[in-house]
Parts: sequence; structure tokens; C-alpha cells
Amino acid sequence: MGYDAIRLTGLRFEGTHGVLPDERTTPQPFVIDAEVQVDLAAAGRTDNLEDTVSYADIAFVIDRVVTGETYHLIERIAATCAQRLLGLDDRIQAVTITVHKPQAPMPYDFHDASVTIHRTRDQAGASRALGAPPKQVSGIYEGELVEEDDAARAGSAYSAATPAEGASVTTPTAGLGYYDRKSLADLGEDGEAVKAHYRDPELEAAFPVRSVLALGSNLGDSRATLASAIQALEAADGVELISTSPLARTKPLGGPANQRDYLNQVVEIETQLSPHGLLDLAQQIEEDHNRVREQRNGPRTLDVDIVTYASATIDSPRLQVPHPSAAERAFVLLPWSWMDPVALLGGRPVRELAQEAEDYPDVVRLDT
Ligand SMILES: Nc1ncnc2c1ncn2[C@@H]1O[C@H](COP(=O)(O)OP(=O)(O)OP(=O)(O)O)[C@@H](O)[C@H]1O
Ligand SMILES: Nc1nc2c(c(=O)[nH]1)N=C(CO)CN2
Repeated sequence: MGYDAIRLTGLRFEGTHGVLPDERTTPQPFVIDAEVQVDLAAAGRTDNLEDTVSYADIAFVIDRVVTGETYHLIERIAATCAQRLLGLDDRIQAVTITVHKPQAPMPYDFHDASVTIHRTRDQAGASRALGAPPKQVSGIYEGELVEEDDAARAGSAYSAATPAEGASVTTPTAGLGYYDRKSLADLGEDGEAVKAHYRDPELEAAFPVRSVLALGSNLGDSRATLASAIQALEAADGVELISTSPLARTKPLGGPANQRDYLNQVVEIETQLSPHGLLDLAQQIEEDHNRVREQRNGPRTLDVDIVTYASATIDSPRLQVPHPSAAERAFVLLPWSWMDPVALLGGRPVRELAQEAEDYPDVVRLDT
């Protein structure tokens, strides 16, 4: 073998993938083997987790695809796993994924049905440089195409799995965002935080990444403004809406006295926009909703903050991610936890952080 690799074999999950309607409601076993090519020389020298890719993160990415999503074909499960893994860490050069479906419904006595695919970072980079529409590009992008019926399927599969009252769309059962989960893995054995994932804010994502946005309004028709802002996000190029939280009515935290209560809401998107590109979009949407910025923390028709962007830490003059105040704001954390009950921020459950925030008692869930 002429290359370094991390290998996971026999990862077993229950999933609802298949062409037959029954397969899409009744879980059956799927077994995944993954070979992830990473240069392991540095980790071999330093004995440091930060110098390699954690196999736990690799397993988590695969878990999220196999248990949290629903596809017709094992080819597509494999392609999606490959794509998400290449998006997990820039140091991953190539991946080989085998998806086994040992109980595939066939009237034959057989041991296993499986597919194996190999995807390299170069293939992904080349197809991106060509700027070809994803469907015409073989390989890595295919798994990410979400047709309309897929989005609907995903929505229904998710809400069946996680009956979060009132949430219009909820996140998958396996719901720990793997990017958030990564921050857990970033804790070294002694619990000390290791290197943060600093990210160039101008760089577009090679693959769609998850981002959580927080919206707030306390001027004008706030309910209509939030709905319209979410519509604008959904309609924007390079953005796919994944989940929206229930609305929260919240008391103003900070800022001048006698402000009206806010309506707050959190959404999760998938995007290939760069962090600055996403900030531009957020600010454009604010402007389109007549945002007036007169004083810090003052009343506003619409505020759109980027709470997280993949697992990135960003500190540019225009943008800090994770949003520096998010971890102390129940008006962000509680709606987020309603949308994704197992979400983590900085390795801590968002639900717990919400309970510790000073404005926790001032946040009321609105279910209609
Ligand atoms: N994660 C982020 N999301 C949105 N804006 C950010 C972020 N990090 C830094 N900024 C910068 O913050 C600037 C001020 O934003 P804004 O006017 O919305 O502040 P604010 O709403 O008064 O306070 P806050 O950002 O604490 O909610 C923006 O122009 C933007 O460049
Ligand atoms: N309840 C609540 N308070 C706030 C909010 C907000 O969205 N909701 N936004 C602020 C600055 O962005 C300051 N204070």
C-alpha cells in the first residue's frame, strides 16, 4: 500500500433506504466500510489528535448520512458519505466507501449486496473549477443533489423520527451536527481545547456546509418580516434551507429601555457560499427589510446573525464565528434547541447553555 489511510470497517447502522416503499419506513441494516486517505506522518511523530482526522468524526459523518437521511440507492449513500467526508477536513485527499445492504429484499439466498466508490479531492476540485452544473459532473457532486421530492422526503423522515412539538421542520434523529460534534472531538484527552478550525472567510466551501443563523425583529410586523427573511434565504443562490425553529417571543436583552419585545427564530441552512458571502447575503436581506441601525442593540426590523458556519472559527474585521454572544443568549439558544434538541455549541449542549443564560426566563415559545 503506497499511501496512509484511516480505515473503518463494518460500521453497522439501521437505515431507511431503498426503492420499495416498505424499505423507506422499516429500517434495515446497512454496513459501511470507509478508507480515508490522510497523510499520517505528522501524527505519527507528534502523537497529537490535531495532526490527524479523528476516526470518531469519520464515523459520525457516516452515521449522520446513513441514519439521518433517506435515499433510493446504495450508490447515493456511498456518494453522499464520500462527499461529506471530503468536506469534513481539507487534509482528506481521497475516500473509498463501501455500502453493504445484507438484507436487501431479493428472492435469493445471498450473503451481501454492496457498492464501492472511490472519490478524490482532485476530482472534486476539478469539477468545481469547470463550473459545470452538478448533475453533469460525475462523481462527488451527485450525492448532494436534492430534488424537490427529496427535500419533502427528508422533511417527513425527520419529523417522524423526532417529534419536536411545533417545529415546522426538525433535524435528523442523529441530530448532533457533525460539525458541532467535531468541536467535542477537538478536546484533547486531558480536556484541553486543541487547535481551532480557522477558516478563510473569503473561501467558498468545496461542499455544502451547515450553518445556523439567528433572526430577530422588534419593529414593524415582526412575524411577517421573519417569514419573508426565511423565504429570501430559501430563494438565494447557494443556500438550501434545512430546518426552521419555532418562533420565540423574547424580552430585549441590553439596549435602550422601553423597547418592544422581540420575535426570534433560528434556521439551519446548507451552503457553499463563503463565510463573507453568507454575511453579504444576511446583510442584503436585512437591508431589503428596511433595517435601520441607529444604536447598538436598539430596535430593528430585522437582524440576521451567523451563529455557526461548519466547524469554523472565523475572526475577520467583518465577521466572528461562532457569533461571540450566541452562547450567552437564550433568545438564540432556546429556539435552536427546539429545532435541534441535541445541538452542541463549543462542545456543550445548546439546551444546557440556554438554561444558564440570563435571559432564559424571558423567552416564550410560540407554537402558532
Ligand atoms: N457572526 C456574525 N453575524 C453577523 N454579523 C457579524 C458577525 N460577526 C461580526 N459581525 C459584524 O457585526 C456588525 C454589526 O452587526 P449588527 O449591527 O447586527 O450588530 P448588533 O445586532 O447590534 O449586535 P449583535 O451582532 O451582537 O447581534 C456587522 O456589520 C457584521 O460585520
Ligand atoms: N430578546 C432579544 N434581545 C436582543 C436581540 C434579539 O434578537 N432578541 N438582539 C440584539 C442585538 O442583535 C440585542 N438584544
